[in-house]
Amino acid sequence: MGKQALSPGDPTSFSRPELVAVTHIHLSLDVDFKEKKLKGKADLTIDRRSQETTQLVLDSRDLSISNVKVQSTGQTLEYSLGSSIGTFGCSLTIQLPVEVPQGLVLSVEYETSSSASALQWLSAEQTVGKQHPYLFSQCQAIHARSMVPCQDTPSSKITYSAEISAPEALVVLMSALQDEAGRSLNSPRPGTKFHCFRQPVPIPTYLIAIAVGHLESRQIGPRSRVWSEKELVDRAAFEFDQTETFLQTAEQLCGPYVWGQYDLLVLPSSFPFGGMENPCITFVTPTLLAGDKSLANVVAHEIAHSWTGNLVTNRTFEDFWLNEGWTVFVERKIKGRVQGEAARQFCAIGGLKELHETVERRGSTDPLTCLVHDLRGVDPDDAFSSVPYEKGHTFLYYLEHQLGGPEAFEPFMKAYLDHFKFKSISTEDWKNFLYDFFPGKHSVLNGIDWDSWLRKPGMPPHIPSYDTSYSDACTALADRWRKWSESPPMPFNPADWGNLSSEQHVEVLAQLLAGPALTPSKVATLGVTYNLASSQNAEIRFRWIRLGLKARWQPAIAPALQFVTEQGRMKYVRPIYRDLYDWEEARPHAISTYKQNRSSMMYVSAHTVAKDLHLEE
Ligand SMILES: CC/C=C\C/C=C\C[C@@H](O)/C=C/C=C/C=C\[C@@H](O)CCCC(=O)O
Ligand SMILES: [Zn+2]
Repeated sequence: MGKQALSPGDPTSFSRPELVAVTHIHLSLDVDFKEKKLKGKADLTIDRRSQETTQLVLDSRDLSISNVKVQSTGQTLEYSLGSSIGTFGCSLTIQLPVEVPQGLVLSVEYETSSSASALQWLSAEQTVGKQHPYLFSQCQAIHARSMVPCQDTPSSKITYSAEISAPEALVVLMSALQDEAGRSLNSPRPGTKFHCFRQPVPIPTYLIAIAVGHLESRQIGPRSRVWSEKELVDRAAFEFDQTETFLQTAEQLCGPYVWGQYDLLVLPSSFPFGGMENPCITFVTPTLLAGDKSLANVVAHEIAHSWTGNLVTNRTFEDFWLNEGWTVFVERKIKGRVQGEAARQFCAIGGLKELHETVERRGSTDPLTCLVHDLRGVDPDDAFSSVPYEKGHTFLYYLEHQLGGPEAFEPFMKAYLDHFKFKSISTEDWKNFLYDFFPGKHSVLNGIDWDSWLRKPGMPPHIPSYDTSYSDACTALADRWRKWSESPPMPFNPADWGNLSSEQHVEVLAQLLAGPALTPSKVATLGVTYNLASSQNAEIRFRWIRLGLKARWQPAIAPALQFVTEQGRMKYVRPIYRDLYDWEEARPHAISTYKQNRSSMMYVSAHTVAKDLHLEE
């Protein structure tokens, strides 16, 4: 597509909210598991901001539009679908009626495609319980347009409500508050029932979410339940029992929690991300169920998004670091409050390693290793990496230090969130507010190398020296393994491992992975000594498998193929598939396994792994 922006306001959206904006969407949809489609209508409340404009432009991807009407009069409106542009879908242009009163509602009757990129439809056999089908969505970054005709750009925010009919045995959850008062008078199809929702806080469309399945819940706090299939729900309630503590800590740091409910939904294992910050109900992967709460930092991350990303939102995904860098920063602030500053800095050390690996893999001149992106002609899914997260976090940590430490920076953070709440902003907006907030520190701010931090590729221009008190023991053990000549007697024992926490185990393996390849025999000894092959901790299993692949240790291939088959979290499957592909002997196994698994992978996982395996360009 070349470096072509789809619209002046957002390179990844056809819509023009600056001319005519959708301010509210009401969804009346039936969940048809037989055809794997959502069918019904979207009622769009519009606000014309430019009086000469006669068209409403929406984003659409593989939607079948039946008709468009003025809701109040039934007047049919002309509409046209533009030509489809790759993964961006196409424009849906609606001719407005002559009169466009404030609050006019247009009804778009439509159905989704059975291959909608935002949705995964699972058969009963693909679920844990094997009795009922399952549906869930993942809209970030630009997949909402395959689920709803909308202005699919974070530069514009909407409230939404919904009335969903689904098989009566199933539970429907959405990124909104349950609203029984919203029930309409129509009777649903036989064997189905209605579920009503309302989201009164304005959100970007990427935060519209739905899940439908045979689900149970457990109360885990005064404003929180955890939902999943019944087989997982008690494990999940245990794993995430710090949720209210995280919420209260985040409120102290960031201000009031405006969303009311904070639930968690544990998705099927094909869910492509660790978590997704859908308002009122964070979606999480079951790979967080480590059994020792050691991976609950992802919940802290998603809770932090209730402010950074969901309340104050990147205007386009070119400023994605405003969502993710700030969220990692707040996530680790929560860690610091709950477990101490040394624990916060230990997590930052781990994050820096992930950033370093990303920059090494992409190349230090790759424009997508810049903090602020140019996404003209770029599918956000292809641009996604740890850079906005970890380079963004590093920048904010550096700024905090430069501006006087937490005592000065935390009040700025709270004021920033309050000032821009419910809005969508750019990096420039953020930087201007930073200058305004620190009138006496402009000499410090003018001394910041803004261009290198924001627009230069590669590693950050400054790497903080973090407190290593939690990582020193990890470094010592990793160094001993790296330096061991492998001559007997073997100098290691399980106590080396038993004296460290799960998070420190991850760090030991991460340090070994960051260094030169170990010998196959050393990897084998490491695995036996610490019983790594049977670890239930996904972060440990992931790095253990990669260590074996890097060492060209044959017995690592089978567990690698099993791991990428058992779950579809891209953080794990993409690096492992790439490692298998890079090992010529393992490559055919990777490709055949992918082809077997593709149909049970979520769109974004299947799409990105296909590129990693050079099966798609
Ligand atoms: C820099 C690229 C610009 C925009 C990309 C935006 C979205 C990419 C799309 O693929 C969705 C990403 C969703 C991520 C959700 C959760 C992550 O915060 C965690 C991912 C890592 C993990 O699995 O823990
Ligand atoms: Zn995030």
